Amino acid sequence: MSNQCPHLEAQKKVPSVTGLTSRRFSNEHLPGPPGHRFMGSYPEFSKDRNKFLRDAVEQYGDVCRIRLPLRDLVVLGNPEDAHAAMGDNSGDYSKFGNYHPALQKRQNGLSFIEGELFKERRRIVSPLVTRDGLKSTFNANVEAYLDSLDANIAAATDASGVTDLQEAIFQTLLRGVLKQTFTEPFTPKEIEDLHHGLSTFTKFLGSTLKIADPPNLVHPWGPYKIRPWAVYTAAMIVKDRVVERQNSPALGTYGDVLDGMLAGYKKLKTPMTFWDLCFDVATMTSASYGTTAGAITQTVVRTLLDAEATDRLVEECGTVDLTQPTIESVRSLHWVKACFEESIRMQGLPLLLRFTSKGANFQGFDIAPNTMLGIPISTIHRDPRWWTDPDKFDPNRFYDKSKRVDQPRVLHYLAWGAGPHRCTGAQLGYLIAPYLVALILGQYKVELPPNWTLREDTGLAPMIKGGFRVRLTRR
Ligand code: HEM
Repeated sequence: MSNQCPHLEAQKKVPSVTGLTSRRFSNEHLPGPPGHRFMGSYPEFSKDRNKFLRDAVEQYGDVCRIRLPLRDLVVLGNPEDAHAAMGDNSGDYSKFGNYHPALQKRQNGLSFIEGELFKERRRIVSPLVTRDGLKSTFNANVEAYLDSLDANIAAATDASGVTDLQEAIFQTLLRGVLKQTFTEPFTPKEIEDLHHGLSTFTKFLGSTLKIADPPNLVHPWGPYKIRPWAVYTAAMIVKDRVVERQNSPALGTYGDVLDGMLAGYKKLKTPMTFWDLCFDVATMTSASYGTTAGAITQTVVRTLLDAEATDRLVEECGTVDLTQPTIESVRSLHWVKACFEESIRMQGLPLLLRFTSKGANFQGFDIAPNTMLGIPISTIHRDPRWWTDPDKFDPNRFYDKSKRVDQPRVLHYLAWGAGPHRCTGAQLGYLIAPYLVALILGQYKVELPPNWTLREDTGLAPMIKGGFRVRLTRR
């Protein structure tokens, strides 16, 4: 089998005027909102992506076309279609591959490739955070959380005693991710640059993927300031660490993710460039950071809004020694895990994208090659056809198999994606996220401001708008 990505062929066949291999008019036959002449439905879509997508699927059906500037989006609202597109192993539906020809020519990172090339690379990175690597990455995170959580909470607390818990969670997670990947400590300045660089990168990536608006460069939002130059600084920090490790006599003795990647990539049949290697190291770092920190914040917030769920969670936390956790003891926190799973069902991730390289057919509709497909994760997660009372936070959906009203969930639950690009770090995420939730809620009483309501900021890492500002007291 060829090592080339199948979508390269499709790109050659499709004339591109805009550079976006745009097929603006090729899916005209699909139902969907009419939109405006040039902007299509962008103004309404960007106002509230999740509401817009839910309404569109309800009104126009499971395959509908959303007109957007430059390139339309074809939404697949049925979980079976979503799995067909995401589960494809041949590369007929690429993740980013033919998004932009410039990316394809210059970028060969893990998430941009398909087919054999992708499988070979994925076989190397997966075990670093699953089987053999699970214990060491879990331990690295635990150490970092125990070392830094209290200090990060103190640093995120203002003079009036109000803590931005979201900021403290992101800072704590970052230390865990850095430890699992690079082992050796970073200076506070490097950590700050990495925090801003990775947050900015995640924001930009989210907007490219239609998940979020482009970051506001004039009035950067809240403490997560958007600093484009920080992306370059963060990239240079990662690059320097890779070079240092390559030249280190201790290479291979750290047992961290970087060691594993350097050793594994040496054995690749298809060699990769140094920059692709750095890009993959950065992907493993940033993919592990924002999504997990966002999911932890969501779990803390959504659980706290339900007093009964909180009491039960705190009680369960008392059954394990949180200062000396093991994989088994964290796995025994079934209620914490259920709160986490339910929270990431409810969090507002609007879309995951795939691009067709050949034509496709969903629900009897023909779809053109080079179409941008959108899997509306939050719409599927809140669709009353698959979920009973979908807008209700109910961890029991994930707790007691015999009491589950939503069956079969495996198709309808897409919080980790599906198919070959399904989250590489899901096993690790299932450990470190419930653990940090338990550490926070098990050790601290959290007082929400009166009448506080949750306002989400959609993105690759769905966050709380304006931070999560609360009062904390030690239990
Ligand atoms: C609660 C935490 C997390 C959530 C909700 C989450 C969610 C996701 C989702 C939905 C995708 C699929 C994107 C797509 O199909 O287009 C993904 C991909 C990915 N995730 Fe996670 N993730 C989490 C934690 C982690 C962790 C801890 C790692 C550790 C390394 C990680 C590494 C990755 C990587 C490398 C990919 C890209 C896979 C590929 O393109 O083949 N994630 N994640």
